[in-house]
Amino acid sequence: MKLVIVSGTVFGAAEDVAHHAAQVLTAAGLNVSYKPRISYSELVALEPEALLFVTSTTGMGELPENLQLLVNALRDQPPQWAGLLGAVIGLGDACYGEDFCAGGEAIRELYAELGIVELQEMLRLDASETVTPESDAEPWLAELAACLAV
Ligand SMILES: Cc1cc2nc3c(=O)[nH]c(=O)nc-3n(C[C@H](O)[C@H](O)[C@H](O)COP(=O)(O)O)c2cc1C
Repeated sequence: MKLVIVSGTVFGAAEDVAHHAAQVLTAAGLNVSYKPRISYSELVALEPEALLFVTSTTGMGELPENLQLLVNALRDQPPQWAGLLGAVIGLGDACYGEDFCAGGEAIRELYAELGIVELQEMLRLDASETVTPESDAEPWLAELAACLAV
């Protein structure tokens, strides 16, 4: 099972979580690719069997710029990804109310449009509650590893 991790970040926290996820999931025996700021063509060329997007939210509920470009490209030229397995980790701040983790929600919408099947509920990491998002993600990552190993 080839899992590709994609991250979207402004200040680097989502990238740190993505790096940690790559380590944890590789140690769990999965074939993981992670390249920060991957382009559309690089991503499609990897021929993923499963996708993990790790993204923060910026502005008022927007995706970080690097992911906006990638998501627009995936919408303009949708790859044949129907039936692919997917999961999302959203980083945000609950102080933003309705826009909490809206970037992650935007990726869930993209998954639905492309026919990607979400494996488990999106993990929401709240910067107003924790300063250790990498280790907070570990139980959720263990669940994901178990789903993908089947
Ligand atoms: C200017 C700005 C706008 C933000 N807007 C949102 C938002 O709309 N919703 C949300 O949940 N978090 C929002 N956040 C919080 C960030 O998503 C959160 O701090 C996250 O951990 C940052 O991750 P990053 O370092 O990968 O960018 C915002 C933070 C900043 C500085």
